[in-house]
Amino acid sequence: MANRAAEQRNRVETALDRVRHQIGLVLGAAAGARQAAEADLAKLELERDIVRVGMNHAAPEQQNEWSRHPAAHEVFGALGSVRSAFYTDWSQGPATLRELVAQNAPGSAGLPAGDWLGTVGHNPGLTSPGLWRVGSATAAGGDATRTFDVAVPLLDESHLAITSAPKTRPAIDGIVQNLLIRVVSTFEPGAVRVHLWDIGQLTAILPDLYPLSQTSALSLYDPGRLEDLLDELAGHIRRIHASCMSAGFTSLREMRQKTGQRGEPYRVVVLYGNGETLEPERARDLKRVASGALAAGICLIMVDVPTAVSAPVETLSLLDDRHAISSMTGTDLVVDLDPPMPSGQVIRAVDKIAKALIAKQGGPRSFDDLLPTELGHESSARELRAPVGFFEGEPVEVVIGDASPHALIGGPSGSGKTNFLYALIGSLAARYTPDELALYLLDFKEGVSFAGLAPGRKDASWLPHARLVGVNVNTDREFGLALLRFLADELRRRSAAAKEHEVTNLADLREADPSGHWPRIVAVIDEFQYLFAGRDQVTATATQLLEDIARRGRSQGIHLVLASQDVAGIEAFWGKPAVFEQCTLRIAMPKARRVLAETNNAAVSAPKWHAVINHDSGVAHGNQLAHIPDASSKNVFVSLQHRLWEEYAGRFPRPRLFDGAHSPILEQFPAYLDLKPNSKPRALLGQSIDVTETACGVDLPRAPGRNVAVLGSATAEALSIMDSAARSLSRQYEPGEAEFVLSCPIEACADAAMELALRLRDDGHAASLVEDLSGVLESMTGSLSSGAKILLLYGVDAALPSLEAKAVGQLKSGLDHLRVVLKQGPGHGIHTIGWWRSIARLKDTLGFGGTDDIGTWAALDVQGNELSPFAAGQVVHWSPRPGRALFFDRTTHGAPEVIIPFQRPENAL
Ligand SMILES: Nc1ncnc2c1ncn2[C@@H]1O[C@H](COP(=O)(O)OP(=O)(O)OP(=O)(O)O)[C@@H](O)[C@H]1O
Repeated sequence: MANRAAEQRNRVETALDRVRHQIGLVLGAAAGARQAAEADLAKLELERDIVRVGMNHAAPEQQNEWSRHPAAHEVFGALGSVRSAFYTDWSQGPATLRELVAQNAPGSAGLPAGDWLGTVGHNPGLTSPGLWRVGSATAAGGDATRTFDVAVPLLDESHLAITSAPKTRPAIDGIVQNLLIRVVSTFEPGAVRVHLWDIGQLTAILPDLYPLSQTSALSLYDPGRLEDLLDELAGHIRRIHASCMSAGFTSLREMRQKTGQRGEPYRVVVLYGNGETLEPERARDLKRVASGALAAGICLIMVDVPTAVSAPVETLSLLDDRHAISSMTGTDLVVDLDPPMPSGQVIRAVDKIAKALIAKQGGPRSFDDLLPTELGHESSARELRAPVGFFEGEPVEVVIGDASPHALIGGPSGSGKTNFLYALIGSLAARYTPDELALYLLDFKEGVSFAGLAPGRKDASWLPHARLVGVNVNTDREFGLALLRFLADELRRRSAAAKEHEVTNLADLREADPSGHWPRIVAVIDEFQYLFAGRDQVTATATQLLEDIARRGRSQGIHLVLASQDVAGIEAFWGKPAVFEQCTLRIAMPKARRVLAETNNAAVSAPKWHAVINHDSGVAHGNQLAHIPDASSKNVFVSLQHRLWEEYAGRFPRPRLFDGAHSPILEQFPAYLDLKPNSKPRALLGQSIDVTETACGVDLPRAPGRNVAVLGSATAEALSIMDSAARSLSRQYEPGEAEFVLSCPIEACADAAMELALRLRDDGHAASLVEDLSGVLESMTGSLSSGAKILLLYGVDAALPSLEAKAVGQLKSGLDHLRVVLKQGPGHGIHTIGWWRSIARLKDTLGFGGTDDIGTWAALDVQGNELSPFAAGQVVHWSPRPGRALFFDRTTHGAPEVIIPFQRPENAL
């Protein structure tokens, strides 16, 4: 037992010894590895220290310390061989750098001033040099072959931050001015703009550049108003960003390269600070501007502005007035700064550039300058874009698209609103074919402003893009409603098509349905405040429709351009801000009120024949001032219209012209001319107030109630309605098929009635003007089914006394017979078209319960409330006005509609 225990113990101890041995081996190896790692670390740290300080730059104590290091020999040896290898390669370095700068800083960007100073640049601004020379540097060794040019990237590459040393402001001015002269001499005049701000001074910043400040090429900012400059820059960035993005580009540089058009100028912004941090809000703004600026072709040169920006920034820190350290060359090399270019030569050069710019801008531009060289080359799939004016020679565009779907234009009378509309319409029509752009043009004010765009007596041409031209619409607010209804219907049609093709906007719809016809629609409504001129149903409906179109039109390519003398006064508009808010494009003519944002006063100071164009809902940073060329003088727009007409008129129909000042003429009206004998006669009473040229008619089937009452004492209109009803029916019956019976107790109208009877006879019908109406009615009631008859009763009210009279022995009066004819006649093809000069007399005629016998009526100068019993009891709003009637047909109408009776030129009445 004892033996077994000793044996076991032995085995355990042996095993433990083995384990101890193994652990010892592992620990030994670990200690060795650690020692080696520590030695490597020490070596690397030494190497780092030497590289950081520089082998030859270390102080003697430092050198001593390094030499005591155990790895000193090895590290110095390794570094020495790297250095000599580097310098062997670097023997080509300065030459390579010289070549690089020569390539990237050509001409005035890099050559000595003597080679170019005083010449005007030719670079159109599509691309810019990558580097701009500031001085030179010499690599270790010091001989001239080791000298190379030092240049910095600017414009869309990088910002530049310059830090001064004591008493170096003149040297800094020299650097900045040299750079600016290089930049403005490189590009053609107008392709670059310089903005100067100095916290310390207002006027004397870089005085040699003064001649440029007379032009748009150089702007100075108030020392205390850095925010104005930053606001302006933010506006440019936003605008440029939006136009790049909408064209599918991420930067202005890319857009220029791909489209071959400069679009915007380059902008160089010089900010002179004083070394103190900016107030927090400004610093935030600056940071924001700096981060978006380069993609918008805007570059900052910041002098003593200590702000960390998240964008590429090269630095130049002055050591003294001739030397600096630059981020381009690293801390080891000192840059020898170029001396300032000679002041006199600079002034002369800048003066020359300023003069070239002024000559190029060439004073006010004309309407023709808005037009492209070739007509109709643009696609409206994504947006509409057209210049409408010029700012210092550069075109200023209006964009109508997803971001700015609708426009609001304001300006007092005479400020050039209509002229602006012509400039806009012309510029758009010249760029887009009528397949791409359809215009609906409405002018509520009296006058003929858009009339010339439709064919007229003097000029047969028309604007092929115009689908509808409405003029003198001032009293016909219903026509405005009709246009809005039409647009809302079109909106629905487009939405349905978009749904069917599973797309969400016009561009995609056009792609998915290439054979469909989906032009962008622009509806221009001048003096649109008339739509809201009363507290009535028209205003309520107009507001609702406008809201709907404004909200949903954006994605369906339906755009509103609303113009008004005084936007401020439109109560309904302000009560319903939805429409207003959707009008992100604001155009303020000089002195316009409330079109721009509350605090934006740009319109107040806008000069004559200018407009403030703002795509940012009127916020100040979106302001773009533009001179609008004269588009409304004689022959200016017309010559473009002729060109367009010749180009397109054969393929596109003439626009519908609605002229509220002229009633339509029956003999020229298509709906009348198209009438032929048929089994469903329809009496035409007038023209509907609608976008399409439609007639308002009354079907006269053999059914109860199919009589027509003309109500009111307005004789000309009443005669017109009687006349057009009879003559239109006459065309629909074969000769002999129908008999017309006329009665006219009003003496003044007898000739008109006679004339109509003669015309009807000429058409081959039996037509008689009867004296004894009672007798005729009596015989009619006796033979109701003897054939189609049309009773044309002029002035039934005047006939009532004789109708009411009963001859002795007679049971029934003429009035009784008339009631029978009204009630039972229509079922047998006997229809009465009667004119009552007052509603009371109509009621007398019909007697108790007879209102149903008048299924349709046209009211003239009668009050709406009197009409309710004849309109199924509904409240009727009607303000009588000359040349218009309110029409109601119980079988087809929910509510009465306004119509325009035809003109009767042959009658004096
Ligand atoms: N940019 C312009 N250059 C030259 N003349 C202009 C310009 N704009 C407008 N005019 C002229 O000024 C006059 C008034 O212009 P316009 O009819 O466009 O103003 P408006 O604001 O529409 O005024 P209103 O509302 O009274 O019609 C016209 O005779 C027009 O020819």
